[in-house]
Amino acid sequence: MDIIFHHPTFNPQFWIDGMQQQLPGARVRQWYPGDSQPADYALVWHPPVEMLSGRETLKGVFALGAGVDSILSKLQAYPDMLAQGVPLFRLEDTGMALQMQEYAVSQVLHWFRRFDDYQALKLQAKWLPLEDYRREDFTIGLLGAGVLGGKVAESLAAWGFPVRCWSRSKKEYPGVSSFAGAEQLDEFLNGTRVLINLLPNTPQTVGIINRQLLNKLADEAFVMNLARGVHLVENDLLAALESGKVKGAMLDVFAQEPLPAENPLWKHPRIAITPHLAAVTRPVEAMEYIAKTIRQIENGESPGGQVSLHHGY
Ligand SMILES: NC(=O)C1=CN([C@@H]2O[C@H](COP(=O)(O)OP(=O)(O)OC[C@H]3O[C@@H](n4cnc5c(N)ncnc54)[C@H](O)[C@@H]3O)[C@@H](O)[C@H]2O)C=CC1
Ligand SMILES: O=C(O)C(=O)CO
Repeated sequence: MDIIFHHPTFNPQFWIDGMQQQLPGARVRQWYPGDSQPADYALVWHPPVEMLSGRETLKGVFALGAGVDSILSKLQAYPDMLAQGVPLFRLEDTGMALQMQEYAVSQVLHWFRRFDDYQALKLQAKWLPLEDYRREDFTIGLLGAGVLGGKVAESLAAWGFPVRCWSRSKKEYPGVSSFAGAEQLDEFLNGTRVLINLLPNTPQTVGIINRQLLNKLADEAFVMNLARGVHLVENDLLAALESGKVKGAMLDVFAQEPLPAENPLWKHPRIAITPHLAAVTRPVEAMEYIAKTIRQIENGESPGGQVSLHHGY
């Protein structure tokens, strides 16, 4: 079996050795421009079009991350990039859910215990106990409740917060109420105090966190964007912070990355920023997962993790 690998920043030798260890007998190589030797599987992130196009014998392409928007947008521009019927897989969890839980839980607790307010008071040398927030006024809403959103919802429910989620179809996570589809979006937003976004980037979700949506949240809401920058209309968030509708935001992803130094989000005192690292690919877990999926394909089984080209995620 031949496996080709391309990633703009990952250490190729580490992955080649790791995949060979996972799949003894496999020949794994780093793809290079001009390499059109046969391949059964491709492991990719931001793949050059020529790496995949014309490869009709591929049995699977593996995105080395959870979101496949960059691959699908390339596929839209170059429809022949992936031969008909070649399945595209993505990483499901492989250590990312725990990272998302750490990120979301720590920030929700930070807001709930009013640490930003106390920091502002500290800067004025003011000793002033504030009124506690009550859990019943701190409903958390997950936009997107798949592999990552579902795990984040569960971990926040375990902290005793009222938690709800919104997705394409109804979910059953312990302690989490579920809303589904466009027709239930308003009901989901009504009373949501902390909005956490873990939707995929699709034509239906671009710009979803906009003025209209923010206005439907509870007053003094908090917003956490952990999915993709294109989900958020940055100027609408700034306006909602200005009006007081939104009290604080934590952003990990941006329409333009790296976020340009002149972007006003940097300077806003009530916006916290991290550089797109809420959850990163854990190579060992990812390789185990990919190898397991390859074994399932080789055994004629139907593995999970296949991207729906129709739904776009
Ligand atoms: N900031 C970071 O470091 C990272 C960000 N991500 C982002 O997180 C996203 C989510 O990842 P997973 O949970 O693994 O995806 P997933 O595919 O398991 O879950 C997606 C969820 O969104 C819902 N959804 C999709 N389209 C919808 C629509 N039109 N209306 C309502 N609900 C809709 C689905 O029903 C599902 O609940 C990824 O697509 C990626 O963009 C992923 C990993 C790291
Ligand atoms: O896996 C993804 O989709 C990411 O955004 C990685 O940071």
